[in-house]
Amino acid sequence: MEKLKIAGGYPLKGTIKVSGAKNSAVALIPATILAESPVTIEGLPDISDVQILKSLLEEIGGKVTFKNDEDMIVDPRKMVSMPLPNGKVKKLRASYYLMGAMLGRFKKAVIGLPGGCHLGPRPIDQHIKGFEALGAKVTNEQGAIYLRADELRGARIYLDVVSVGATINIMLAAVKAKGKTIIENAAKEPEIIDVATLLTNMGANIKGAGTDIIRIEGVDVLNGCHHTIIPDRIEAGTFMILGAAVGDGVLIDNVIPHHLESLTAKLREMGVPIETGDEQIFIGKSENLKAVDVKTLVYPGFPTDLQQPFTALLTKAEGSAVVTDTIYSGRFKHIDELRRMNASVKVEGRSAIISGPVKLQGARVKASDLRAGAALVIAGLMSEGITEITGVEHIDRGYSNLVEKLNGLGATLWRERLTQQEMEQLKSS
Ligand SMILES: CC(=O)N[C@H]1[C@@H](OP(=O)(O)OP(=O)(O)OC[C@H]2O[C@@H](n3ccc(=O)[nH]c3=O)[C@H](O)[C@@H]2O)O[C@H](CO)[C@@H](O)[C@@H]1O
Ligand SMILES: C=C(OP(=O)(O)O)C(=O)O
Repeated sequence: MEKLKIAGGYPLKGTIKVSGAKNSAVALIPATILAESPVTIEGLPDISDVQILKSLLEEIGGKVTFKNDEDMIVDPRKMVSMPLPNGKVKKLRASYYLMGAMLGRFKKAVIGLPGGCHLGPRPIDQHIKGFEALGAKVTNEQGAIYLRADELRGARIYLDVVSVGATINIMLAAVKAKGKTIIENAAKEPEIIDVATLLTNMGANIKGAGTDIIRIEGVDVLNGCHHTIIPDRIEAGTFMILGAAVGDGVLIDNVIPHHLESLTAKLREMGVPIETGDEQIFIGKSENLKAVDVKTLVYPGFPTDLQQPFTALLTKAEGSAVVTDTIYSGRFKHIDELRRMNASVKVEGRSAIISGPVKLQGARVKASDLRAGAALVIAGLMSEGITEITGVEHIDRGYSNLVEKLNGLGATLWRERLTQQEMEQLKSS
């Protein structure tokens, strides 16, 4: 196990490149199960979620190879419906996509309940409602979901909650079902369009991905294809926030600016100079930032996954800001850690109230989840002195080569092995 150390307080400058989107990657990889010949996915991020999914595909008989570190070739021909009750599936949220993909191909699957960031309750009732509507029998036995269907038949499914995972999972299960499936109140995130694009290239018939009604006409066979993943809008957004917090001119490369309009608008409201190009966003040096209120919403609203990094930035803004997370009830675990770094923040229900500006101080802190980790990295770069972050394994789930990328902008970050004593302290905390 490792910790991340940051010598903060220095301005960052230069160009930083965004990797492929985690939340696309973790759905595209299971989607390859549905094909009858090899699929190539180009531009995958080097993150642990991708590595775990690779080994899960191998566990069910897939042949998975990498070309140029970021292009994955999956040969799904010898895959079988092997039960995957827990173990690795608990290490990430998106293992739930194995349910939809394996149900779609084999008409049966046994998959452990997913893990992922602890952000409050994260039920999968809408996924199950969708599978059942398509004709599957679904039971939960000792922490694993058992799915079985004699035949999958298209259905009209209204999602009671707008859910990224349920929308994609139902698409995966429905593309080979008999007849027409209509998903109403679907989520509209760009990653849904990316998955629909891969499935369409494989031969699926999907209309309306990216709107709140998705229509799928089932097909019998899906074939291999080449697909290039979209850039990670959350990684790009993290770099935009970082540029506003400690940048002296940061150019973010390989980004789709349209995916980040809500963040761009909020940063501009704070006084951050931003220029957007076709595939790049430039964040100018920011001075005298103003506090702004933020409410997280489903896409195209302000993403919950950027809420935690954004609160770190708000510590340097003048005034009082209210940050409300309407998606998750427990996404404020980073706040206690920011307080250790001298932030002035209180949490009231689903809102955090941040008063600024304050000068953050380096401290020993713990990342409780992926974006809490991103928030603490930004706070560490803003701080005077050294910051030590444990819980680095959460950050590794979603940020590809973060240390190298930030050091390329002039930051001083490094990883160190935890001592035996530190590991014991961590286990008992
Ligand atoms: C792997 C992946 O893509 N993760 C993203 C995905 O997570 P995930 O797919 O888990 O998030 P959802 O969009 O499903 O969840 C949104 C909200 O709906 C609720 N809900 C969801 C499903 C369900 O069956 N029942 C239910 O009540 C959740 O508890 C949450 O409050 O979208 C989230 C919201 O943008 C992001 O934070 C995650 O980064
Ligand atoms: C919550 C997140 O991820 P996951 O859904 O994979 O836990 C995230 O990416 O911020």
